[in-house]
Amino acid sequence: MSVSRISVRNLNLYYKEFQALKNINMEITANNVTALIGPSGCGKSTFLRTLNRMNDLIEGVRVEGTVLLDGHDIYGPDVDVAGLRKRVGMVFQKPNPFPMSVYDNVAYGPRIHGERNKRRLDQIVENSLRGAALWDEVRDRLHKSALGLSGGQQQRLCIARLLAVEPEVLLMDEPTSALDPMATMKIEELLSVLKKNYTIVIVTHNMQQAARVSDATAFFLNGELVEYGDTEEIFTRPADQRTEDYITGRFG
Ligand SMILES: Nc1ncnc2c1ncn2[C@@H]1O[C@H](COP(=O)(O)OP(=O)(O)OP(=O)(O)O)[C@@H](O)[C@H]1O
Repeated sequence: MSVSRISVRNLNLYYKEFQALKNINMEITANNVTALIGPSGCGKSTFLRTLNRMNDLIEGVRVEGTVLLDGHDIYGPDVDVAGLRKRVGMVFQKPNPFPMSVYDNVAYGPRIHGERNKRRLDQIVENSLRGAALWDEVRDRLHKSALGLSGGQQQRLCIARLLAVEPEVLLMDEPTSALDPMATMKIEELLSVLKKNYTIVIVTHNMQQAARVSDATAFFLNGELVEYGDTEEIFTRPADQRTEDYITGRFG
């Protein structure tokens, strides 16, 4: 049975006077990969950032409406935003490992949260790297700089760094756009494994990628959610002409 993890209700977002998201309503299902697609500037990244309040960091942003995570409004008055971002972690377009060792990258979050026990940290680092399908490639170079890894390895390291703080939801903003096809394939394979334990929302420009990796697809246009449903439906029988035009490459 599909369980709604995140409920977005009547969500509007403004950058000063400019309205970037217009009355978005959406239920995001647990243990699914949900893809956000649409042409450049339609609001995909903005929407993704509303799910862990990353937009709070941008000056002049105003959000209206509600985003419920397991029934609790993440924009409520007494929400611990740092705690929210631990539960709802984010991976960015360009891999951004810290300039430190592979081990220290992964141990960084748990250490910040107070973990000092060497044996437990070793275990967390190993489990997280295994979870990100990177362990076998880095087990012999844990104490070397993360900046020496390939782009694809760096991106999986960033995923491992997230997993180390035990998130529940993973937000990914075009995580493979800077990677070659092989590295992209590894991340895509990883998504299908990770979704067993996490709820994943991914922004992608790549239509084939959305079709390959996601269970549900949301098509955005000019800040509106035009169509949202099962990926197979959206790609084979879109209900809206604009969705069809976009996925068949007529614009965007
Ligand atoms: N910090 C900001 N200040 C003002 N306007 C912004 C800001 N960030 C985004 N916008 C505007 O909001 C709209 C949506 O941008 P957003 O980056 O969410 O789109 P997107 O669909 O993710 O685009 P892309 O695929 O190019 O990354 C665009 O018109 C953009 O110019």
